[in-house]
Amino acid sequence: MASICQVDTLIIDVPTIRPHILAMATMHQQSIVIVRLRDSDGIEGIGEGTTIGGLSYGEESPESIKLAIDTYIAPLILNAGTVGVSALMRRVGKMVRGNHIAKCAVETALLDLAGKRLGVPVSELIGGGRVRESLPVAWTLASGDTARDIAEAEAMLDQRRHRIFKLKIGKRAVADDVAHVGAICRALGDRASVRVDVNQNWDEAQADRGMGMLFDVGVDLVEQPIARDALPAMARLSARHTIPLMADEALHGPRDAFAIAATAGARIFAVKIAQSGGLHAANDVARIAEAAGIGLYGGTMLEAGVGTAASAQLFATFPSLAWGTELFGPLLLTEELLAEPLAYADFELAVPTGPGIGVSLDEDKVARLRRDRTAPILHAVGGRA
Ligand SMILES: O=C(O)C[C@H]1C=CC(=O)O1
Ligand SMILES: [Mn+2]
Repeated sequence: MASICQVDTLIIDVPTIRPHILAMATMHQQSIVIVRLRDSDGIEGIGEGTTIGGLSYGEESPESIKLAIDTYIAPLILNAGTVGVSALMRRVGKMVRGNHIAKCAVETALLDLAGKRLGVPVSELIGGGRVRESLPVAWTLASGDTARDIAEAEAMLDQRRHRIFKLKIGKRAVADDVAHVGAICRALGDRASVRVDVNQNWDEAQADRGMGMLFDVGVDLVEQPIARDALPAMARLSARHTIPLMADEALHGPRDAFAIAATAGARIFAVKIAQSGGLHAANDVARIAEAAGIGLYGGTMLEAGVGTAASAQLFATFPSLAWGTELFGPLLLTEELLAEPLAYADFELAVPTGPGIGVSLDEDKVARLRRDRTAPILHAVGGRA
């Protein structure tokens, strides 16, 4: 039986097409951790572990993801067989606590390799298999400027690329944020769904005020308005407001999902493969939501093409996906890292159909952009074409 004989990790830094302003950080670049596995037959599996804004979003950084894989996870999977991914990741879970993004990168690479060996997409190796070939995709408006955000949304509607918009708020006073959001809702009318993400930056009183005001201006949902561990307050807000609260940072896997569902803390879950600790864990999160009558949304850590393709493979297995996805990560970057870019058309992302996660890296780009490169640095001027 084939076994894993090589584990390699690297970090790639890629500028964003514009500053991406979140409540806790302004992103000018994204740092992508790639993991590559090779088995004894020479078959390769790739995975991605990516976070947002260094250490400002969560407890893992690009550097810690790489270190966790190199030092602690790689020795546990070297020489392991290339099938039985779920059982292998359970063993890893016993030896490595937390580090969900690192685990997700490794599990993705294992699933990619297994899918390639079996000649099937990863969507056939998880859940009940693929039930959809494309996924609705939201775009995040986060330039910090109302007129620029409206122009960006109009361009996306014209191109038929996105008609769901997520606005990043929580940095300014509640009334100022609501004025910004309300202007965008008025400009887009019923041509788009507008949602907001506060990234935990309100307290309960601000959230109470904000959620009422956002409902009045026509916002469809409010994502993680308060601290991720404030479950009783999330339950109170969910009970008090008609506008649905979506859990994001509060969801670090099935146990959190169960706790939120049991206390009615959210009406929608943003399911993220990285935050959940991998595709199988994220699938468990989705199953708990379904059993509890909680709506599903396919979230992102603003991954590049590899992590986005892996997420798409999982979300394509969800029988219901009422709130769509936000798998636009590669479109926020100035450089395409895939040999063949993901296909976005008619407001949807086509789920890759090839074996494994269905994508491969552009090796020249990787060599040129990797942080530890030895090749000369060539910077493109301006944004993405
Ligand atoms: O959901 C988050 O908090 C992170 C991310 C997803 C889209 C985006 O713009 O930021
Ligand atoms: Mn979020």
